[in-house]
Amino acid sequence: MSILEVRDLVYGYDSPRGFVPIVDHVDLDLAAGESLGVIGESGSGKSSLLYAVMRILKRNTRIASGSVKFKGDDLSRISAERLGDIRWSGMSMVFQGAMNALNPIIRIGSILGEAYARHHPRASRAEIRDRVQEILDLVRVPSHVRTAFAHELSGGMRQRVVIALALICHPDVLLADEPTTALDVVLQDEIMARLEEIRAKLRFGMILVSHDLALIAETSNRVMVMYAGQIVETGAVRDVIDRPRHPYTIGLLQSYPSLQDMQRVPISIPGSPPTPETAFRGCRFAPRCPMAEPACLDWVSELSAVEETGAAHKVRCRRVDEVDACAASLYRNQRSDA
Ligand SMILES: Nc1ncnc2c1ncn2[C@@H]1O[C@H](COP(=O)(O)OP(=O)(O)OP(=O)(O)O)[C@@H](O)[C@H]1O
Repeated sequence: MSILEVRDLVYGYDSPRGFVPIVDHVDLDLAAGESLGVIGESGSGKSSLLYAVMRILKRNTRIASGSVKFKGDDLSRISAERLGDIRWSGMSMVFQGAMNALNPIIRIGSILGEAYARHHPRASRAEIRDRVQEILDLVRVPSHVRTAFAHELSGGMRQRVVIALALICHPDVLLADEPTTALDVVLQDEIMARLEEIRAKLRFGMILVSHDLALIAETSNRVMVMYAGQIVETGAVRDVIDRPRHPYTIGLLQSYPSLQDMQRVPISIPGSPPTPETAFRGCRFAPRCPMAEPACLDWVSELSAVEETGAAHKVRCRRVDEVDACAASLYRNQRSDA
């Protein structure tokens, strides 16, 4: 049973040439306590998907069609007041770069306390204070930080505060947009390990957007690969990472160095991702795909189930049946230094 159910979501903006989709017909399900990773190159629409799910719309954008249901409530049909309740206490978000956006003139304890009080108007001062302390303990922030200002904290500490802020109202779902990218690798590992520990304890579901495939492999049950606003492959992490069936997923995987195979030279996928205003024809990845044939440019693309791995593993590729046999040699002539 899904706690979050997204169907055929189309999100984008109006331009002089018509509506431009940034997120294009995306379906997504998240079960209670489950972790879903979203991966793709910069500009593939990962952050926009989270914004659309939360219905935090930038001024020029709109949801053109589709639905987002949270615990059965269709977010497009509920009152603004109910939507406000669901945000943060039902479904909360760690925004990309949020650690640099903490209010510099309010003490950390007050930032957290205000967020809690907004959703618990009847909470006493003592209850608010206890909840702030509880959440700071959970993310392992020392007590003295309550009276500090954001600029007095290290990056790692600020990021913990941001995570505390997103979790203070006990959400059922956390949307985390690159929660550790601004930090060094050691801190990234430490914070993600802590987040996973808290998730195991509080059992909230999570959608984690990241460029870091290793992080997704470690933390997620399922993964969704996005390209040009569409899902191109989705399934259990093990199926997608061990036996990817979309040439784009294979390229992404091969662009990382491998600890298992030190001889393998990382590749870079030729070309660059398209912008949403591109006039797409057929498969969107075809212009960069080493397996593309002329017919791929006329193919009405759709996600279909991979026979061997079952209905949960889906791929959007006209030549899906041939990908497995070609995987090892697909990008053979591409080198990261090319
Ligand atoms: N409000 C907007 N108006 C116009 N274009 C937008 C808007 N928001 C996003 N875009 C464009 O939509 C595309 C997807 O953006 P988005 O930030 O969702 O990608 P992303 O996959 O999260 O990238 P990154 O990994 O760099 O954060 C980009 O080309 C971006 O420039």
